Amino acid sequence: MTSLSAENICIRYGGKTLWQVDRLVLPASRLIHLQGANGSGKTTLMKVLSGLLKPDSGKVSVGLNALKVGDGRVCYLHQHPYLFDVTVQENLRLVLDSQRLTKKENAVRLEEAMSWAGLTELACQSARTLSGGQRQALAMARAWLCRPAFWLLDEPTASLDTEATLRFSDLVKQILDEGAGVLLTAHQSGPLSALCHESWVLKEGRLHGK
Ligand SMILES: Nc1ncnc2c1ncn2[C@@H]1O[C@H](COP(=O)(O)OP(=O)(O)OP(=O)(O)O)[C@@H](O)[C@H]1O
Repeated sequence: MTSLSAENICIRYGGKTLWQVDRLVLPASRLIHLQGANGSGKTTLMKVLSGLLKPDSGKVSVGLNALKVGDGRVCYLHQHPYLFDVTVQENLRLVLDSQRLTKKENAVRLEEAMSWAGLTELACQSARTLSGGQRQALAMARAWLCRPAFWLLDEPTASLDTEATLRFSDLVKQILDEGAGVLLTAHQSGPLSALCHESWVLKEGRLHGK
């Protein structure tokens, strides 16, 4: 099965090395909890693994191929996802529009994604008016339309209450069951910790436990 891997990656800011990772592998169907103190470089690592940030050295691969930015195989989700100022269904439709589907397929995929994320009743609500948990669900549904093989979830539950965190955990469980690999940062992992297969810790510029 395909994995997301990196070799000899390193990030330097202002002449100082933030971290250096000789090798890491995120396998399919695994949830890895990425831990580390504030400022240890977790977000930076996720940005490198998703291709949003180019490392100062090293390479990131999906399976045997170099990571290709924009091909949708790796998805990075921020704690405060950016949503367009339109309705829930229009936010999803914007993704579907790039997929060259028939009108019918488009409608089916849209319904499917809203139902998957529990958003059906909010279809016509403006994304601007959604709660934190609903915003995360919409961001997940939008990403799910592209079926990424790897999800990098950066503090997704930081501002969610227990109920919303449980709903979010359900979505994570489903993407794991569908075969995706997930890397998660969460200072309080709560119910998500029950899904974690292992932990990596970024400390003093090194990644431990991988
Ligand atoms: N573009 C940049 N230029 C200089 N320094 C940066 C840049 N981006 C990030 N940093 C620094 O790199 C360090 C790691 O930041 P990062 O956001 O990756 O940490 P983190 O482990 O995710 O922290 P937190 O747990 O607080 O979210 C911080 O000290 C940050 O200020």
